[in-house]
Amino acid sequence: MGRAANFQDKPKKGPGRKARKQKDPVFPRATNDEDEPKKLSRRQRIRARKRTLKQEAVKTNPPKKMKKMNTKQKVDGDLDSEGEHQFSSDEMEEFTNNIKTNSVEETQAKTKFALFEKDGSSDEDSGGGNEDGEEENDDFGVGNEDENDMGFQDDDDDDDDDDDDDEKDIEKLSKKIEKKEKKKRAAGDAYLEESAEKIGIQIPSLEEVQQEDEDSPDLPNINARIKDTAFVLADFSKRREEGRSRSEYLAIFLKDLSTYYSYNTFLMEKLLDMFGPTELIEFLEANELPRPVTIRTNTLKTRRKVLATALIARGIDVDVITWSKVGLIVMRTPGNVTLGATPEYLAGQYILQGASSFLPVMALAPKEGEKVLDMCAAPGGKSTHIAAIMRNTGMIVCNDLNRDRVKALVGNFHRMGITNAVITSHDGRAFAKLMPRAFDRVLLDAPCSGTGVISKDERVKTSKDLKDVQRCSHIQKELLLAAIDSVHKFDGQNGYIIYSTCSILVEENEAVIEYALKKRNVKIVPTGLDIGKSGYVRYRQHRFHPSMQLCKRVYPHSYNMDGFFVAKLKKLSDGVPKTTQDKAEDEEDESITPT
Ligand SMILES: C[S@@+](CC[C@H](N)C(=O)[O-])C[C@H]1O[C@@H](n2cnc3c(N)ncnc32)[C@H](O)[C@@H]1O
Repeated sequence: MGRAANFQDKPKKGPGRKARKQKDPVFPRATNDEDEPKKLSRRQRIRARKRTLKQEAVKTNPPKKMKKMNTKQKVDGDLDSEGEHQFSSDEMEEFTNNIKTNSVEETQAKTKFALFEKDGSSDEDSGGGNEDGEEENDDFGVGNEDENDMGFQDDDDDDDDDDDDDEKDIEKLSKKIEKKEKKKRAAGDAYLEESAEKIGIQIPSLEEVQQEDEDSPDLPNINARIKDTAFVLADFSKRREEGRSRSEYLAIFLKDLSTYYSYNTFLMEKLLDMFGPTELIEFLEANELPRPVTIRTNTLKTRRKVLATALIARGIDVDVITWSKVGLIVMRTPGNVTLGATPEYLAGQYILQGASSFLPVMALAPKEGEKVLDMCAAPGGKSTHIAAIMRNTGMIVCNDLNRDRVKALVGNFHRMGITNAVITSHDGRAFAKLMPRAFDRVLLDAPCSGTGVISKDERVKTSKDLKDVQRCSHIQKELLLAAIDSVHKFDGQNGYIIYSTCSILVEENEAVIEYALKKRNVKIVPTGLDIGKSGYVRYRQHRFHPSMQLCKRVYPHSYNMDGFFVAKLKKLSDGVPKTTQDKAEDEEDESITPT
C-alpha cells in the first residue's frame, strides 16, 4: 500500500536551482606559471610551455572551428575587447586533441557516410557476379522483381531516381567532410611537428608508466600520452627522444592502450600486429561506439520502398544503404516504438541485421532452384536472406549445432514466411559424410572469437586468449573442409563455398583459407563485393597465396559496420589437391583481378 499524499504541505516558492546565480569561479594561483614558476613540477612546466605555444599558434592562425565558436560565444558574452573569444585551457586542449586525431564524433560522421557511399554496387550487381566471368548474378533483392509473392508491382525506376539523387547529395557531403578532414589533419600535423621540434615530445619510461598504472591510472593523461606516442611512432627516427628504442615506445603504447581501452595484453598485441598506431586508435575508438542500427527488407513479403514508407509513417526515420537493394539504416526511432515489435516486424517484413552480415550472402549469390547448405545458420539472419534471394524455391538446409539457437531460427522462418528450408541440428563437420557433394553452394558463417563485434560484446576485450583463438581456428579449418566436401565440384554454374567470420584475426581468416587451399582442390575467386579491403597476402612471418587478396576484410573504423571477413572458394575437383606447384601451373592462365 502506498502512503497517502498530503496536498496541504506545499513547498516554499523561491528561485529554482537553475535560476540561482553561481559565484564567479576562483582559480588556484598555482596554475599560473608566471606567478609561481618554482612550485611547478617538470612535467607541469612542459605542459605550461606547450599551452603557451598552442596559444601562440592559435593567435597567428586560428582554426575555423574556433572562428565558428565566436558567433556562439557572442550569446554567452564571453568576448575580449576585440570581439574575439578568449580560449580557456580546456578549449585549447580540445583543439589540440582534435587536430591530433579525428574526434569520435567526426570519425562517426565520416564513417557513417561509408554506409551510404555509392560504390556502384547493389544486391544485383555486387556479390558473386561474374566469378571468373563465368556466371551472371542478376537475381538479387527486389530490383528485378516484376511482381513478388505479395503481388507488389515493380517500380524500381522511381527507386533508382530517388536513390541517385540521395546518393549524389551524400557523395557531395562525404567529399566535403573528407576534404575538411584532410586539411585539418595537415594543419594538425604541421603544428605538432613544429611544437615537437621546439619542446620535444617527452614520454616517461616504461617503468614509470607501469608504476603510474599501478598507483592510480590517470586516464586523460594516458590518452594524451597515447596520442603523443602514436605521433612519435609515425616518424620515429625524426621524433623519438635520443637513445630510446622503438620497442620501448611500442611497449609503452601497448600498455597505455590496454589500460585506457580495457583490453587484455594478448588481444592488444594481436591488434597492434595488424594495424599501424594511428589506425589502431581509430579501430579502438570505433569499438567504443555502437554501429548504426540497420534492417534488411524481406523481399518475400514487401519491397524496400514500401517498408520505408510504412516505417516513416510510424515516426521511424530510415534511409537506404546504397550498396544494397534491401538494406535500410535506422536514423531515429521514437521513444515509444520498439523496432522488434512493430506491425511490419511482426508481419515478417524485415529483420534487424548488421549491414556487414549482408555481405556473405551477396557473395554466395544463390540462384533460384538451387540446393544450398547454411552450415552454421542460427539464428537465421543469413538463411532468411538466402531464401529471399531464391524466392523460396529450391532447398536450403539450415543447420546449427546449438539446439537452443535453432529455436530462434525456426521463429524467424515462420515470421518471415520461409518455405524452402529444412532445419537440422548436427555438428557441421558431419556433413561431409551425411550429405557429400550434395549442394550447389555452401555458406559457412563460422563460429569465431568475435573480434569484429567488440562494440556489441565488450567481454571480447578481456576474455580471449591464445588458446581460444587456436581452438576457433582449429574448428574453423575442420568445418571448412566439411563445407568443401559437401558441395559438388564447379560445373560451369555452381560449386562455390563462402567462408565468413565476424573476427578480424588472421588466424581465423587467411590462415584457415590457406589451410583449405592445401588440403582441398579449391581456388579463391572474387567475392563480387565492392566493399571491403583486400585480404592479407603477407602478414608478419606469414606468406599467403597471392589470390588471398581477393578475400574481403571489413573494419568498424573504415565502414562503420561490424568487422567481417569474406572469402569465396570454387571447388575444382573432389579429393585432395595436386602439389602446390601443379596447382600454380593450372592457375597460371587464370589471371587474378586485383581488388
Ligand atoms: C556466427 S554464428 C552464425 C550466425 C548465422 N549464420 C546468422 O547469420 O544468423 C555461428 C554459429 O555456429 C554454430 N556452431 C558452432 N559450432 C558448430 C558446429 N560444429 N557445427 C555447426 N554449427 C556450429 C553456433 O551455434 C552459432 O550459431
